[in-house]
Amino acid sequence: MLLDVVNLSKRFKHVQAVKEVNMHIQQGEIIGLLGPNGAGKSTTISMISTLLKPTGGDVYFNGKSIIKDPKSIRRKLGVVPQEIALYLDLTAEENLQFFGKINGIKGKKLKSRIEEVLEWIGLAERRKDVVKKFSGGMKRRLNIGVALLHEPEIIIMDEPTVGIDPQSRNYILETVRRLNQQKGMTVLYTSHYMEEVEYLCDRIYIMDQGEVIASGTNEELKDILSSEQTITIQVERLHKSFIDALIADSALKKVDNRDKTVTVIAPKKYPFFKKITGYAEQTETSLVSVEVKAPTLEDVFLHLTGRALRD
Ligand SMILES: Nc1ncnc2c1ncn2[C@@H]1O[C@H](COP(=O)(O)OP(=O)(O)OP(=O)(O)O)[C@@H](O)[C@H]1O
Repeated sequence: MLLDVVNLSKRFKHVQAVKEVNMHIQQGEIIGLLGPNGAGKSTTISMISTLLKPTGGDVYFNGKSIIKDPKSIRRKLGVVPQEIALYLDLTAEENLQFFGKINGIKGKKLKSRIEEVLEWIGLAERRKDVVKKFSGGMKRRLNIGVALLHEPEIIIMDEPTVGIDPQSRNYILETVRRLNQQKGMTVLYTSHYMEEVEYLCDRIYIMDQGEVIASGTNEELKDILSSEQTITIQVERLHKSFIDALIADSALKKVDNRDKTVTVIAPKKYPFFKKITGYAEQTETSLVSVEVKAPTLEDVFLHLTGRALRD
């Protein structure tokens, strides 16, 4: 294993932010860390990146404890933080020069690294522009570039697509893919967007309230729901009595509602159409549509926690 996270825990004064997290990452894998805001993803990766000291457990990089030997991982690790960490008055190239130098890269080596990185992040043509002129997506790309300068073996990305436009988001996802496929880069990617994690990752760890509540490949996670079906009900106007009727039905596992859409998880053999139209009639709710869909990671999360991933 390239990286073994063993019983990793972090307690802030009153908050147990991370509880005995275990993760195992092989060289060349793209691993997703999925969870809602506050699940403990940032705290976990800050500990892996040696920026934050664990209160329990350890992380082993190539078998070596990062608590005992933080340097061994720092050199091999590229971290893309959630916050943009760039000098806005410097150009893209000057930022790369600055961060390269503080990472101990100099002269010809630095020059060639900057060339390569600018190509990877698609900013070669904008190298002379000051960063304050960049869009949010371009700043994120440059942030990724900074993390790639010292040729890390593993790159850790903390929600790199939050708050940027869809086109930049796709560019970032494709860059992560290419880095993995063409350079064999190992990636730990945190997100609360299940579609991203589903698209990118070989394996996924789902975190909630500081704990890993499930892990596996996409398919393995969805198999958790193999004996169940997810039903999405759209109504014209949502009455509380309709939700109450669904909650009172003991065959229905979880009920989640947003606006005019209600999601329930039911056993495969549940006669959902008859039942749901019955509840709608009783509560004078007009149904717009009732749909059974293939389970998503969002449904897995709902099933495991009773809450939606994006509360
Ligand atoms: N320095 C700190 N002091 C006290 N509590 C903290 C600190 N940092 C994080 N926490 C708490 O630990 C929990 C986990 O936070 P963390 O930022 O790791 O979650 P996250 O999954 O990364 O969420 P987000 O997507 O919002 O960053 C939260 O309850 C948070 O309030």
